[in-house]
Order: sequence, then structure tokens, then C-alpha cells
Amino acid sequence: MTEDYKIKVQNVTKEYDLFKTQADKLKSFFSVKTDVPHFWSLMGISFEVKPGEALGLIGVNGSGKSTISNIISGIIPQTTGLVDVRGDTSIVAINAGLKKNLTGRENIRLKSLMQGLTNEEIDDLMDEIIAFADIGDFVDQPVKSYSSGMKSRLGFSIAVHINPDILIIDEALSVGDDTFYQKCVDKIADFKKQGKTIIFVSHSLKQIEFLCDRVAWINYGKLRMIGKTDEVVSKYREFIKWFKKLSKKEKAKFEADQKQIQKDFDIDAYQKSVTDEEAKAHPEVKHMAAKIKKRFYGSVISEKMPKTSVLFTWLVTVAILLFCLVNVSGHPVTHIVKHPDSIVKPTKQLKLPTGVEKDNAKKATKKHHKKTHHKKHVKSEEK
Ligand SMILES: Nc1ncnc2c1ncn2[C@@H]1O[C@H](COP(=O)(O)OP(=O)(O)OP(=O)(O)O)[C@@H](O)[C@H]1O
Repeated sequence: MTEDYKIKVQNVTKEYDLFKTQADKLKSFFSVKTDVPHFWSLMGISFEVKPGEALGLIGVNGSGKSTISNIISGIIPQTTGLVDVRGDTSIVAINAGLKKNLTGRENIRLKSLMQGLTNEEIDDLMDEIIAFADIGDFVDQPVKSYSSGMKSRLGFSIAVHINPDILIIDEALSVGDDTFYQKCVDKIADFKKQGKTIIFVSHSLKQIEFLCDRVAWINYGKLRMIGKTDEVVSKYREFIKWFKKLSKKEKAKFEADQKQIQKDFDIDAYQKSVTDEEAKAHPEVKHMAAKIKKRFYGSVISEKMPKTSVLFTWLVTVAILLFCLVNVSGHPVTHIVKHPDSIVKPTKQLKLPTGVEKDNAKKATKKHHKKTHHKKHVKSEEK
């Protein structure tokens, strides 16, 4: 791999815990051992994208194209691996980025502000973005009332006008009409001329062939092939042809087997295999295991509490509880150490404040007087 890259991903994996309920999710946060099933959406992806290059991502549904695009855009974190992105990214996806309760105009402002543009810059760009998106009067309506084509046009228009270094287009051109598609293609060509980098995710092999310099084929969480567009697309077409010839039962079995591999993936075994491979390729490098460990976990923000933190949390909780009990019991610590059962036998009974006590006493005497007066009254009547 050369150093002349705009995007570099190395040994990137993504694990999802398949929790059944929110309670399971909460339990797993405090527990060291969990029996929640896992699913590895990505099982070790490595590639580079050069400046000015348009890289296509292809693969069947659920293969992990959006997952890797979202990791590169910083929308979701990876579980392991290095992700080095040199520049601002802007992602256009059918279902990402737009807030459905805000109007088109408000979304333009919000997304542009998030990309670091000033209000004046946004004012200057506003009409151009609206014109390119071609959404007419709908610009002042909430985005939830837009068709998928309108959302896609607006998302694309915002993304290209805020001038990012890296443009990621995830299936966004699949819902537009031909005129809009042509406008987008021209814009993408403009981008490439300016030396900007593009990642283009699509099921349309024609679009991929037309727009991309190289293609990566992601297959059930793994990089099956990366290379020149015509070579990779041709191999992918062969695969699709083979798959389509399978019977319904064979197709289901093939898919189930692939998903099972993604459930059984062993991250430690993968880390070891990467370490062994690299040690073989570079025998001169010392401490390879530590280097690979750093590559795997060095830049990763864990979504789970490490086991040591879980144990520490439990220890602190128990210590606070004991401290409270010792305080309430009134016994000195040395006494509690000798007689642990005394922790639940306080030295003093809880007393009510003196004012309350007096009030209660007065009430009790009044009640008593009333009772005895009533008894006397009854007795005299009997007489
Ligand atoms: N939040 C999640 N929890 C559990 N599994 C998830 C989650 N998000 C994605 N996945 C799984 O990860 C795998 C990859 O999904 P992804 O959306 O990246 O695939 P894709 O190649 O973009 O698919 P498509 O072409 O249909 O858009 C799928 O099996 C999906 O079910």
C-alpha cells in the first residue's frame, strides 16, 4: 500500500450485538458475561482510495457497503481497525442526513452549518442549492412530505454545494429521474476534475462502469475483490449469473451459510492471523503483535465497557453500599470487621425530632382523655 492516499481502511471490522430487548442491552452494559448473539457486518476490510479517484462499492444486499461508507463518513464507529480519512467528507444516502420534521430550507442551513459554513456563505449558496435540487415550492415544506426522489435530489444538492474533499454517494442516484441523474453525473465529473475523491455505492453496474475508476466488491462482510472497474464488474456479473441459476432452496442455504460465518467470526483468531501474516512478510519488524494490536484497537472508541471497568464499577458500588451501612449502623469499623452481622443491627433507634414527639404525645393524651370520658359517659347512662 502506498502512502499517497485520501482514505485508508485497514483490518476494519464491525460487530453488532443482536439484543432482543432494551433491558438485555442495559444488562449487558453491567455484565462481564453475556449470551447475546453477535453479528459481524464487516470481517476485516482493507483498501485505499487515492486523491481524485472514484471508487465504486458493489455487492449483494446486506454485504456491508453502507456499513463501510458510514464508518468512513464517521457516522458509526468501527469495532476494530484503522480508518484514516484525510479531508472533510460529505455523505449522500437515501435515508441519511435529512431531518424529516424540518423544511428543505432548514435542512440546507443545518447541514451546511454542520460542515462549518457561515450563515453568510449559506445565504449565498441557498438559491443555487434549491435550484439544483429542483424541489420548487416544496423547499418550505417539511422533508417528511417529500418523495424519495426529492429527498435524494436535495441531499445530493446540499452535499455537492458544501464542497467537501470527499464525496460519498450511497445509492442516492437510484431514485432520481434521468434528467437529474445526468446533472449528478456532470457534477461528479466536475468533482473528479478538481482532484476530489468519490466513493460511489450502487446496485447499478452501468452507473458504476460509467463513473468509477476502480471497484471494490464487498461480499458478506469481506472484500472479495478490488481492482479495475471492468475486471471486478465482470467477475461480479459472473457471480450474479451463477447465483441466479441456483434453486430457491440452494439460494436460501447459500445465504444462511454466509450469515452463519458472520455470526461465528472470531476476532481474536483474525487478529492472530493478521499478526502471523505480517510477521512472515516483514521478519525484520520487532514486536509485530503489539503493532497489530495497536492497529486493531489504537484508534477505536469502544462501545462496550471493558471487563476491568465492569469489575471496577461493581467494586465501587459495593464499597459505597458498605460505607453507607457502616455509617447507619453506628458501630466502629473495627467492631464490624469482628462481628459482620452487627452491620444490620444499628446502635441507636431512629428518633423523631423533639417537636414532632411532643405533638404526638399531646395527640395521644387527648385521644386517651376522649376514650375515658366516653367510657365514663356510657357507664353513667347504664346506671
Ligand atoms: N444496527 C444494526 N444491527 C444489526 N445488524 C445490522 C445493523 N446495521 C446493519 N446490520 C447488518 O449488517 C449487514 C450489512 O448491512 P449494510 O446495510 O451495510 O449492507 P449493504 O451492502 O449496504 O446492503 P444494501 O445493498 O441492501 O443497502 C446486514 O446484514 C445488516 O442486516
